[in-house]
Amino acid sequence: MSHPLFIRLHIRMRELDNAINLTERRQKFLPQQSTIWTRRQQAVCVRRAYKKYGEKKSPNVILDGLNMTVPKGCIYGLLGASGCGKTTLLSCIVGRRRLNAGEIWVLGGKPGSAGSGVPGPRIGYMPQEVALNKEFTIRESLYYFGWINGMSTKQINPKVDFLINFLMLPSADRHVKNLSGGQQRRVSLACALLHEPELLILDEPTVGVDPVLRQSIWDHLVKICKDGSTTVIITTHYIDETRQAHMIGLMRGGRLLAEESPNDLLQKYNSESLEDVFLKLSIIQNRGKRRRSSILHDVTASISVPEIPLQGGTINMAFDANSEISGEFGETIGPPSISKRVSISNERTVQSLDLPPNEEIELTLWDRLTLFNVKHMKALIWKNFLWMWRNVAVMLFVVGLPIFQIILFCLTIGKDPIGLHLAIVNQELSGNNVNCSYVPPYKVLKPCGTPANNSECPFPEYDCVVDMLSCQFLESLAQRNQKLDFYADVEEAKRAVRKGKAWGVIKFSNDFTEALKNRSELGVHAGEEPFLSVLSSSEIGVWLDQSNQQISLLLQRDLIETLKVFMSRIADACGYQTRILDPIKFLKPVYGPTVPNFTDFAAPGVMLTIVHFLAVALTSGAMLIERNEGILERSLVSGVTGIEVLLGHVTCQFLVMMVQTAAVIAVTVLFKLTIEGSLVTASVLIGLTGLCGMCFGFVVSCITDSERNATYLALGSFLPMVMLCAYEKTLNINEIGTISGIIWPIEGMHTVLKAVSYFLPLTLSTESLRSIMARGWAIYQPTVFIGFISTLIWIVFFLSFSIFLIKFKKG
Ligand SMILES: Nc1ncnc2c1ncn2[C@@H]1O[C@H](COP(=O)(O)OP(=O)(O)OP(=O)(O)O)[C@@H](O)[C@H]1O
Repeated sequence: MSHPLFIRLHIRMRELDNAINLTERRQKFLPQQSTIWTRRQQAVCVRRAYKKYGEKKSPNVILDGLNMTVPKGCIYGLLGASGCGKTTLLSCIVGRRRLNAGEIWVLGGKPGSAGSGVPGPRIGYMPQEVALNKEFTIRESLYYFGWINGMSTKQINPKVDFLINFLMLPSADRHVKNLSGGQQRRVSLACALLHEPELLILDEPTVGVDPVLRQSIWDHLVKICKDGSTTVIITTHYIDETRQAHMIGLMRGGRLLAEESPNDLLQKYNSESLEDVFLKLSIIQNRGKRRRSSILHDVTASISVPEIPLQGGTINMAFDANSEISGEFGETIGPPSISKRVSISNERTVQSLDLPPNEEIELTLWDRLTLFNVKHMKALIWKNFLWMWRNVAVMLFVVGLPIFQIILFCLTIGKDPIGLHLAIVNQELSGNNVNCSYVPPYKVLKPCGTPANNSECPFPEYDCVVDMLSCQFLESLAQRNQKLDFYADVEEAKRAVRKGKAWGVIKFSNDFTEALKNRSELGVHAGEEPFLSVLSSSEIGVWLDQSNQQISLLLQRDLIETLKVFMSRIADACGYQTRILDPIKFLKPVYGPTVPNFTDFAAPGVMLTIVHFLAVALTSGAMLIERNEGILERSLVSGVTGIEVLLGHVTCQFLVMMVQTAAVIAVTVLFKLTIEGSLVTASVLIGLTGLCGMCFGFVVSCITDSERNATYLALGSFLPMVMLCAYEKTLNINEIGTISGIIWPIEGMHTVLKAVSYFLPLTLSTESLRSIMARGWAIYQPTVFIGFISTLIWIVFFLSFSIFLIKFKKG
């Protein structure tokens, strides 16, 4: 402790220790009117700020009891090495991050508190990243930030010209993406300067700016601070340019090593450059010569510090009498503008000060209840539409993709497979009748003149033909559009199946026709001795490749249907009642077509799934782009609220959703899918499902940090939801209901998963849409309106959750 200043401090500390008894000391730590008074006087006042990132076990402490005082009307240069926490501190000041401990006062209020105006237009914030929509022009960027800061277009226009000239920017109609990095940063600076805020916070505004322009930016800052109405906090890596600042704060190790005017620092450290000062202070810090601020305050309170002369007057800085000293080392911590000696024993003087008028803006009940600011909404909606317009290809893709997918679905899914190869072994064939080239008719006209037919044959009579029944059967089978390949024996046919050349083997015995005839004549006696062989010979043997369940089920269905047709033709030809063969009669269906098709069944689920998940992708993508490019952060600092951002996106994307829904319905009509119910009801439900997807997209974008994670989350939720939401349960009075899904009937689902599927967003809406389309049910049917209610509940849930995340997921 060889430095004379340290020795002085030491002696003074001892004196004070004797002079102040314990009670007085305790009193000092109680909240005092003077403390609040002082804090409100500053443009920014940070006290004992503590901020960490990471987990409790291994926290990354960024601010470690930092104190900072920025008097009104001053230019404050915040210096520190890369990664020391400058940006973190600034984002806490603008109310975008929360401290873990400590206090921040900005322009007389606490950031984020109701009526403080912070975040809001009182602040102009230029973040480190460009934070501009790259597709916008310079003018459009300025319009957006001007509008959200409460300016009218009339007020903005002249400013645009001024800023373009002043910052040496190219034409206002140039797109930001076509500007150089340095030019983009200047546009970003222009957006912060535009509305002439009370407090300008500029995070490295002069990076990539040529020295002449850098000087003119500094000149401008000095000019706007001259009358004391504007305060500037600026971070920069060019330490020497901060010589023009009124005060600089040197940040290291989570604290300010010093907070002084540049000249004072140079003098006190007997240095030529600020870099040198920083170096010396860092060495002192490394040597562990720390002083706790609270003790040091007692000492420094009585130190007289010269006033800093400013152009146009002195800085309006009040001394905080409650031991909050900015700066780690005693010799640098006295607030510079105190022109009189202030001692802690001088309590009466401080206490007698009246609190200044509260700077917080009084909020009426209406202000508190209003969900959004009309000007903000106008600007946000304009910005979102402009973004869509500038990204027309993306938007066409977004609208076109569901249409394309539904067309693909209609063309590819649900139709019966045809042209399936079957290996036929027909032992009945003989002589010239190769591969059933001759198929006898089922009946022949009796010749005229026979006892049964009179000479003119006015009432022709027929004889039924019971010959080559195997070929008659195969002819019916071929009419179902399957391909029949003939093989000499069963082994060869099976080999063809094993080689994947056929889906199954069908075998007829050499006396198939005779045996079938006998079987029908013998009736119930066909299974008795000595006719046992009749049964086996009249059977059609079938070996199927069952590796593909869908195809084997279809072939089984085709064989049964062929048998029915074949039997009824014989019965018809021979004059039997065909009904005796088939005791089941399928009458006109209550709902749906006579021949049900998978396309009709799956379409509602597929449509909703596509619309829902595209909306998730679109919204989360748009939000993440906005967030990761810093535009969201910047808008929020300008006073736009999370709710307004969400509503802005909801409004614009809902319009996209409407176009999408109309297109999806048009495709459905075009492909003649069954739509028994109201198109309007179906459209509203599809639109709401899209909205629900959008809101889920908001949640995804709030939870995740990158597009990649958002994609994982969206995909991760997509597949289980498609499996589980494939749920249909008719809510009729008896609760018997049909249960089926998009992919698989729910009866096959695990009991627990059945219950889970109830609570997923697409389950009840799919059932609702299916009921509208296939059953023609109206909105008042429970199944239909429950689908609507479920979707609305999910929308409210996702929206509230994302608002909650936006509000509370800070820092
Ligand atoms: N969201 C975050 N989560 C975890 N760590 C973070 C986060 N943001 C910043 N950090 C860490 O906090 C430290 C301070 O970062 P900050 O951006 O505040 O530094 P800085 O002084 O502004 O640096 P630079 O001058 O390079 O911009 C860095 O080590 C950074 O990695």
